[in-house]
Amino acid sequence: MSSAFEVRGGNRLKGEIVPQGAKNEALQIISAVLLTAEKVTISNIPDIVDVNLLIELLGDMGVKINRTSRDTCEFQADQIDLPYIESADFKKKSGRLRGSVMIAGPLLARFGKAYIPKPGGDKIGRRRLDTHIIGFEKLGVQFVYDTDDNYFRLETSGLKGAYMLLDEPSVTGTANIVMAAVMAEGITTIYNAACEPYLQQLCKMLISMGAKINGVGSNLLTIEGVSSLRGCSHTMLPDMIEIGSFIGLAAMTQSEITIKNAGVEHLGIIPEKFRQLGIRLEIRGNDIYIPSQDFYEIQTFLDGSILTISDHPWPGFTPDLLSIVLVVATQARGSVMIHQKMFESRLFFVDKLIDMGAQIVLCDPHRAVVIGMDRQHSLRGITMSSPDIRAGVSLLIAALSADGKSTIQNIEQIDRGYQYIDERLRKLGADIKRV
Ligand SMILES: CC(=O)N[C@H]1[C@@H](OP(=O)(O)OP(=O)(O)OC[C@H]2O[C@@H](n3ccc(=O)[nH]c3=O)[C@H](O)[C@@H]2O)O[C@H](CO)[C@@H](O)[C@@H]1O
Ligand SMILES: C=C(OP(=O)(O)O)C(=O)O
Repeated sequence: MSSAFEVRGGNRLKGEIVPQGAKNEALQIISAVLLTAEKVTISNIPDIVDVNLLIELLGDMGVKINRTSRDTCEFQADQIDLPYIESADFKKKSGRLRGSVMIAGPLLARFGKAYIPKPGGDKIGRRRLDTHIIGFEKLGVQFVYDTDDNYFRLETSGLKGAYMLLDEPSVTGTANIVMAAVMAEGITTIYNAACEPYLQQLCKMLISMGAKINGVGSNLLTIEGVSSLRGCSHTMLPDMIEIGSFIGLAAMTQSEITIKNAGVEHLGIIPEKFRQLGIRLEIRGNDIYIPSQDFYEIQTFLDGSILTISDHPWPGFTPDLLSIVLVVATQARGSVMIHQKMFESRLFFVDKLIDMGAQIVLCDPHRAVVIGMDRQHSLRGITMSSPDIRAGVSLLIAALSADGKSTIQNIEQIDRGYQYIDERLRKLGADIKRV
């Protein structure tokens, strides 16, 4: 696969775009197929690198996989090759994506052992696994950490329900603990649980498999363990991060775009944050219509002080959209402070935007002030490299709005999470090709 996008900016885009199935939901849901020996059918699976790697990994572990169509897949985990999960091949393959860490919960529930190699995913700061491991420990798991290999070896003689107050509402951590607890003996209570829509979807799926979970959607989950789970069918939600990226793209390129079937009831505070940047968007049934806008003006706080947009665990604003908000602010009227509280290396890509002519002050690793240029002049196209998935798409949005040619290298990062992005953007009128 080629590794760069060549973009000629300045086109106004127009048309409809359908969001892919959610990447970060898919990684939880596909891990959960390991919880039963029966068949599980999953629909609206995004055709992206991270998800395909996880499916391939499950296949290597012995899960029977039948991809009935591009976005639907049947899984049956009735003959798992347990020795494989100790192999060098497993370590290598699972280290290529973050989502593979969620194989551990189901493996502990069904087979009493699991191995977690240093997970892959974006290099956007320390991404500790403490919440996962301490949660498992509370359920009766012993672990050994191999410092040479960055490898957790986990084992249990039987999971037992327990009360736990998580030190932080980790998304993948909560998913992992829930998947272990559904088959633990007795009651598990998880307080300070992450509660974002993808976790709600996971719980919904587990309930349809026979799990007993109360409190779904809140930060207090109560789970009564059952001895086995059955097969089910599950459909993934639209990807809210892709939806936010398209809203930002439309505003930045002054385009009229309709995002179809956006699952608007699951978007939480996301539309509101883009409105705070002054972007007009209309919710039309389950679609989001963004009109072409000559300018957008960043709101201030009620007392007139400069707006801050920061991330927060759900139902706060997702950190995965802050890079998008930041790039869109560069052409707004007004100023905004972007405060990335959860990750410490996610704002460094602003140096590329500054090279393109954006007015940004990086105050420290967590905070950047963007002084909007109100289209007094366009960004200029440059050659740049995508450091992580969301910064990559932010740079792509910047390039699509810029004067002249940009080359974005390292687009494997973007392909990890955005399905056929070049092809879909071309349909809206973008000048983008893989080189
Ligand atoms: C595969 C997947 O689903 N990845 C997502 C998942 O990653 P992941 O599950 O790895 O992220 P976590 O929720 O564990 O934590 C994210 C970061 O935020 C910090 N933290 C978390 C909670 C908190 O209250 N305070 C705090 O500072 C953590 O220390 C960590 O550095 O959730 C993140 C947070 O939404 C998203 O960015 C990732 O895209
Ligand atoms: C950070 C992200 O992904 P991952 O957790 O897979 O690195 C993301 O989806 O923005």
